Amino acid sequence: MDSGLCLVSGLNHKDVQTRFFGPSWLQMQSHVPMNFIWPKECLVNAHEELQAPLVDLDGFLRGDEEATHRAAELISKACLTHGFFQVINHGVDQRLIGEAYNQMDGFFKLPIDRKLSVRKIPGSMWGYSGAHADRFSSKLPWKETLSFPFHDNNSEPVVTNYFNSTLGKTFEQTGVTFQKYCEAMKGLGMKLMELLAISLDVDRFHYKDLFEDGCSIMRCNYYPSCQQPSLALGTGPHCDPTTLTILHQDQVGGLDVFADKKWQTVRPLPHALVVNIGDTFTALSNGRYKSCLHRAVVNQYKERRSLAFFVCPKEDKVVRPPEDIVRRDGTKQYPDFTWSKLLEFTQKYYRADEDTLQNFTKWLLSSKPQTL
Ligand SMILES: C=C1C[C@]23C[C@H]1CC[C@H]2[C@]1(C)CCC[C@@](C)(C(=O)O)[C@H]1[C@@H]3C(=O)O
Ligand SMILES: O=C(O)CCC(=O)C(=O)O
Ligand SMILES: [Fe+2]
Repeated sequence: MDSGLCLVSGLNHKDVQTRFFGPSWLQMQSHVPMNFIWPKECLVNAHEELQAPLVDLDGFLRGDEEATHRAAELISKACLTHGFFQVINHGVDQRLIGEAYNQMDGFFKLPIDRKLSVRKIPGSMWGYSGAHADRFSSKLPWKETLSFPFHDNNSEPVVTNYFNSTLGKTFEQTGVTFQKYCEAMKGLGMKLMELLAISLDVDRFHYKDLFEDGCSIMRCNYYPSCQQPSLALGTGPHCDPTTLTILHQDQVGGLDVFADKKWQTVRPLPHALVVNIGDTFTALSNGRYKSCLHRAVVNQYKERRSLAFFVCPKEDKVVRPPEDIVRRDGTKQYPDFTWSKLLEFTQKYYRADEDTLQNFTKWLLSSKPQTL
């Protein structure tokens, strides 16, 4: 029977996720359940395609100083306005990207109870989530996610170990693939930190040194097709609270960026990687580089997938802009904070959106004196 605009209530978190992501229950409804419907202001259509710079990294990666300067110029222009650009000739093997999608598909096609066996527990970032139905009760994102940590601070293959310890031997290859994928993302992330420093005219290795021992977040996004895509959102409007996001989207399309006062679509380019500035880098640039406001829309016909790698510093690292920039600007835009504090804010007190950084600043300054 058509459940109509049902409000799924009275079910516990596991039942809600089982209900939503059981045998395509969601798609069997002729109407999107009420708690998946977003406010009209979040649903304004994008009518244009974003003309974002395509930064060719080839020359920079080969050490060509002129090409490096050209790339830094393009990045600076993009980050001063909307915090978004795409990179090509990035050095990440296309076959590895393709294999990451294949392995991700193997997970999301599992029966719901198998996916829920690795569900995120409250307070942890790691594991499976269906629509974040265990965290939120309205504006539910039309997506399933699998998130896991990556760092290379010791010789342990942390991603391979994650998959072996949670999903077991049958997913060992998935863990090996994503171990390699995250290593490639980390390597590219460190090169991008150099370019960002050059573009801001600070010491080339300043940011890179901040992130070498960081613990980053890998997130696989799976967006089922949706019977009423004009009412739902795969991921609502937000700025990533993290530092730098390196994302690959499949060929379906659905990533929108808010630029020039309107939503604009990001055309999928199979050989490109999307790069967007997050809140933490806005603070690290003393407010110069804009944290990119973006969202993911869904469609009626085809599921969509994306691979998001969120570069983060070590949790206890103090986030503050280089002295050079503060001196040039004459004042510091944000209080010093640690990534663990901002992460805690987004996981316990505040759902990340376009205003996270300013609300975090208020929360931080209003709570007891910080012992960083
Ligand atoms: C630190 C993080 C929180 C989120 C995952 C990473 C970086 C992006 C954040 C997120 C995707 C922003 C939109 C809201 C959110 C709740 C989501 O839709 O998943 C955010 C993630 C999260 O809190 O799990
Ligand atoms: O799927 C996408 O294109 C965007 C996902 C995203 O913004 C996120 O996971 O933070
Ligand atoms: Fe995002």
